[in-house]
Amino acid sequence: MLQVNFDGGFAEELIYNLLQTLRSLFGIIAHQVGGTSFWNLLYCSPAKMDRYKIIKEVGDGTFGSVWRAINKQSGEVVAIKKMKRKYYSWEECINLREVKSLRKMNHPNIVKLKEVIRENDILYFVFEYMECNLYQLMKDRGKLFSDAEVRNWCFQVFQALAYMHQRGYFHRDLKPENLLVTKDLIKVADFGLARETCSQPPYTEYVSTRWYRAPEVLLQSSIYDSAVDMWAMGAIMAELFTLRPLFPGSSEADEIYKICSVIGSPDQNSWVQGLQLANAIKYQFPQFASVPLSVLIPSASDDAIDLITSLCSWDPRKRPTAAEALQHPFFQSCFYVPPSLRTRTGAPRTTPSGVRGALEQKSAKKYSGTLSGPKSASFSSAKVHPSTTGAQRKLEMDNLEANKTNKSVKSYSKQPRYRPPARNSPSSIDTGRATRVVSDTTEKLAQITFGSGRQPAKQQPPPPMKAGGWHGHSGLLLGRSNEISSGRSYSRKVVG
Ligand SMILES: Nc1ncnc2c1ncn2[C@@H]1O[C@H](COP(=O)(O)OP(=O)(O)OP(=O)(O)O)[C@@H](O)[C@H]1O
Repeated sequence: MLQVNFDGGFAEELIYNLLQTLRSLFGIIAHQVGGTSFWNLLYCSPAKMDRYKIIKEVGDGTFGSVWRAINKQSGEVVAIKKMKRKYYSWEECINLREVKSLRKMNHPNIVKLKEVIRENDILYFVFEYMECNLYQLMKDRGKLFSDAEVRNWCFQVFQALAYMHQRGYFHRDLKPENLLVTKDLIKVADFGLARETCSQPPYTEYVSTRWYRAPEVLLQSSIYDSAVDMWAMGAIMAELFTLRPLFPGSSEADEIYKICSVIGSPDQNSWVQGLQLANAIKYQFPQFASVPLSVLIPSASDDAIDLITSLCSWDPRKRPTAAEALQHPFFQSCFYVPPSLRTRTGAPRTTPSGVRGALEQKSAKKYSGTLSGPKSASFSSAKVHPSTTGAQRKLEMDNLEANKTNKSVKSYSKQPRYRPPARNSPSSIDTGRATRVVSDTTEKLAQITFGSGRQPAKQQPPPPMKAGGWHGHSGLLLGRSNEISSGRSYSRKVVG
């Protein structure tokens, strides 16, 4: 039996290397980061997966299915991710990006990997359990989230990102499904794609979910960095306000098209490198003027709009870093309580405020929790549904595509409250998750631009807003009311 324990904490590379040696000597792999006892590192559980009672499936992703389970000894509820492919050696497991990156991270807003078990060539990750993901919350939501709720979540996620980016990692696949929520606590999950910033570009393959994919990645830049996470956060923030994806492209080319139609086409001023990237792959941007995000996201405050606007900048260098985002006025009312204060009874929420908190965060070595000022709604009543990532959302996409062909404009009232087109369509050009090679996509983008019959809009004015729907845009239709009107018509037709 082979088992790796992760109780979180600081990386002990020395111990790790020693363990690697011991493993080869004794045929044991045991590895722990900042754990409780050195001897624990060599711990070999006699019971392995028997120690867990499996309750039910809570998610089905591309690489693994996730199950709610209970540790029979401790009674602790955990999430166990059972990987779909087989692992015939520990070498393979230990080298997985998910393991490599998670073992180096200990933050209250990053989902904790508790242990790794390999049994019968099947690999299991045991994580702390979270009630649901952000996508599920949005899907089941009857009314819009408040500014305070969005603020609370984003503040925490930006803290996780600041921590992660500072340590030289970026996530690369941020999306609502990878943000796990328990009550008002949110954690970043799924580090399957996390990459060390010091790892050497060019990055020739990229896997991420299209709707949150940064333009530089869409345009096949081989050098990108943590700014891709900031772009994704801009898109996610907008979606939290509207309950609709901001850039729901149905292909990579359509993704760029959607982005252009919202933030306006890039030019020499906004992103000269982008023009070069496009030129290199013979891609021609459709010409759009930008639409004020305040029009598309009417329920968001001015501060929120300002932050989303800067996050969704064409030029990665113009996007704020996570640490900078934490200092944005949108988070002015947020509080970061350092661990030293939090351990005392009734840890005050009064100090320090967002900016100070963010600054303190830089110096803090370890975190024991995060809080934000405005009390957000409790989600304890939120239903837990199996995630609709992967296959299920692919089905949604397939349905959407089928519907699109038959009928371009659908009545929103006839649709479920939250049914955006799915992200992952393995049958399409862009699988959204499958590993792709640069040249493939380059060719496809070029083909689509010049050969698909799509007419790039020539300095088109933004499509008019209509009461009840903005036909031609990606589908942001929400009025100022916090309630979602059921009478709106909603166009799913992708322009072009
Ligand atoms: N710790 C957890 N607690 C509760 N649910 C979880 C946990 N981890 C994952 N899940 C659920 O399982 C789903 C899939 O998990 P995950 O994203 O890790 O798998 P994946 O195969 O990498 O998926 P993807 O297709 O997004 O890459 C998540 O969206 C979430 O709903």
